[in-house]
Amino acid sequence: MDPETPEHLLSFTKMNGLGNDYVYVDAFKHPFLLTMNLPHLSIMLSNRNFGIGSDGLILICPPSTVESGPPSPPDFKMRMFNADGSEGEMCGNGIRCAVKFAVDRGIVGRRESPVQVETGNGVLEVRFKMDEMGKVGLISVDMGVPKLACKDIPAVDIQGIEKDQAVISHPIDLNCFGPQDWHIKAGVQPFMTLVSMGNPHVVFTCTGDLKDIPLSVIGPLIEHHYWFPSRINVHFVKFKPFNLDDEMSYCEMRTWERGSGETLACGTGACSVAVAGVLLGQVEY
Ligand SMILES: N[C@@H](CCC[C@H](N)C(=O)O)C(=O)O
Repeated sequence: MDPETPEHLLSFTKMNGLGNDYVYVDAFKHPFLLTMNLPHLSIMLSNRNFGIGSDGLILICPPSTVESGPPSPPDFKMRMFNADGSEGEMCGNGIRCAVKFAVDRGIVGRRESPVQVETGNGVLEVRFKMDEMGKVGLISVDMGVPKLACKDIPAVDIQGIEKDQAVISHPIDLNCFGPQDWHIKAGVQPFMTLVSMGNPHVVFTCTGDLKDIPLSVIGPLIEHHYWFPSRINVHFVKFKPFNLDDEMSYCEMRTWERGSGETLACGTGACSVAVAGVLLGQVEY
């Protein structure tokens, strides 16, 4: 960001993590941002025709002050708003970009890895390395412990499931989500697994081509299903058979994000898919 920008003008940076793109703004420098209608701002800025165009808006803010808390406060707070203006608890791709943004602007010192970032899913630790050009290179995030209980997703009214129980490979009638037989071509399996990475995710496994999922039709219907009172991020995944010569497990996924629609990647979603892969015995770990 240009340090010369007058304080009454809002400067922004557009960044993406694997194509999951957000508009980043510095609320340390522009404290007036915190007095604005942020959902509305996110809707305006994210618009790909009339705005900047993005999957949402991310604010780098001063951390919350807590009366009695950890000995040292987090370095900054990240707030993320989806393209529809709703606020998400966490953003895996966003937090990596947010740390680069904060280091590049001196909000966090260049040698201060690990960085503590306050999010809607608590304070998360982010580590970064500087590359040979002296720029922020590889960034890794401790994404925290996944939660599986229905009450933590949250999910309600799923037949036979109590609020403290996990929903792992739970049988469902896929026709309840959309037009008859939408799932046949892609081989979507009639089971769902729910994972919270601070934000809610539902994972479906598939045997066919993920391109054959009518995601723009089915995504919103699942996102807004009454089982999910806070709505949900939706992932279709195809696990590759594990080969003993491989060093790791592989999968392909397509994501419908709560509040933003289909995105090119989703960090919390990738973690929820990895968790589901382990629970379903599809991933070697
Ligand atoms: N793209 C993100 C997740 C963003 C928030 C999500 N749409 C939600 O509302 O929970 C990621 O990389 O994790």
